[in-house]
Amino acid sequence: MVALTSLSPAPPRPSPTPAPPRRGPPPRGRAYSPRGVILRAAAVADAMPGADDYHSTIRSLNSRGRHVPRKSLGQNYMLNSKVNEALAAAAGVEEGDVVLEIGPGTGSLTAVLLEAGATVFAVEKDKHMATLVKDRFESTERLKVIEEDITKFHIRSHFLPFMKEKYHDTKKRAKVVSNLPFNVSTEVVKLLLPMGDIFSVVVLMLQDETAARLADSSIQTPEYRPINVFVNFYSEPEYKFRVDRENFFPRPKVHGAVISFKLKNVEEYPPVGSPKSFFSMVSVNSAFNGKRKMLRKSLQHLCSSPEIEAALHKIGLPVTARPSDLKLDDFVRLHSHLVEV
Ligand SMILES: C[S@@+](CC[C@H](N)C(=O)[O-])C[C@H]1O[C@@H](n2cnc3c(N)ncnc32)[C@H](O)[C@@H]1O
Repeated sequence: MVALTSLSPAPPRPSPTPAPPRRGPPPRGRAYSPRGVILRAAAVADAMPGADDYHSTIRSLNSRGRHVPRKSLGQNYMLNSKVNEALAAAAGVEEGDVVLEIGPGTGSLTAVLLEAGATVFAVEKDKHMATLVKDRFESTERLKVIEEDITKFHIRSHFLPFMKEKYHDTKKRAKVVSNLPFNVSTEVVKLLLPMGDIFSVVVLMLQDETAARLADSSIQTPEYRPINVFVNFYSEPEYKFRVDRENFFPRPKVHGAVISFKLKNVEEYPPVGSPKSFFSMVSVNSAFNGKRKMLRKSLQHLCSSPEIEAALHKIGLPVTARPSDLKLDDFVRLHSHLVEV
């Protein structure tokens, strides 16, 4: 685990003449690989007027009549351009990529994505921020901003045609990079992960605890939930690095962390006849109904206890197994014995 503690900027004070940000030592660890991307982005940032940092974020917010960040929209803006560069690097964003950015806010991450040569499709719920980011990048044709709630946005009907128009190589997939509002993180993960035909990788800033929980596929922990089975079914998750809360304005109560999900193609999904039927078995109303309950009890609405015990025995598990004893593969095999017979 790598924490970006050394990159904490000065404590945020939203005045028109803020104190200069504190500059820490250079970043360490895998957060900053591949190195080339970061060095290039940093060089560009130095050359750009108003490269995003503490000053420019506060200036941007003040520029529209002191726009007060809205808690209900998870508006915790990034003050540290190095973190934005690390987010883009985690997704390997390069020239010619099409990137979906959720919640561009003042456009600090958008700037890094555009500088890397990507075409960006940004979905922003707050009308003021959507206008701000449109105005800020009005000279580029490589940005489209949609004022919309991502949880209501139909990606297949609106983003897919945009992506196809940009890519001549029809097999190439887009990427998602976002400093996500924490309050919609689970919903967005559920929305995007089954879209392996559209996106190759999804890189998100989440709450540190959420990122750690989603990336950990180990069993027999109290944190093991149906969402872990879901994440591993559709992707290969990787916890990238922690981002201390001092890097955001306003400062949230908890630290953030960057997680990447490498999305599987449909052919790589575990062999279940119907994902819908599989996930209805692995849900809080079914296998995970009472985490300490044995499966021979919690799955009784599907089969009789002796049938469940026989299936558990066939896949090499004790007949007393509980949901937290089963990895993704075990659930897949149990499903094929109980439901797909
Ligand atoms: C954590 S801020 C990140 C802003 C910017 N990317 C940055 O790094 O500073 C989250 C952004 O998402 C926007 N947002 C909140 N809920 C949203 C939703 N449901 N759909 C799209 N954007 C949303 C907020 O208005 C805000 O601009």
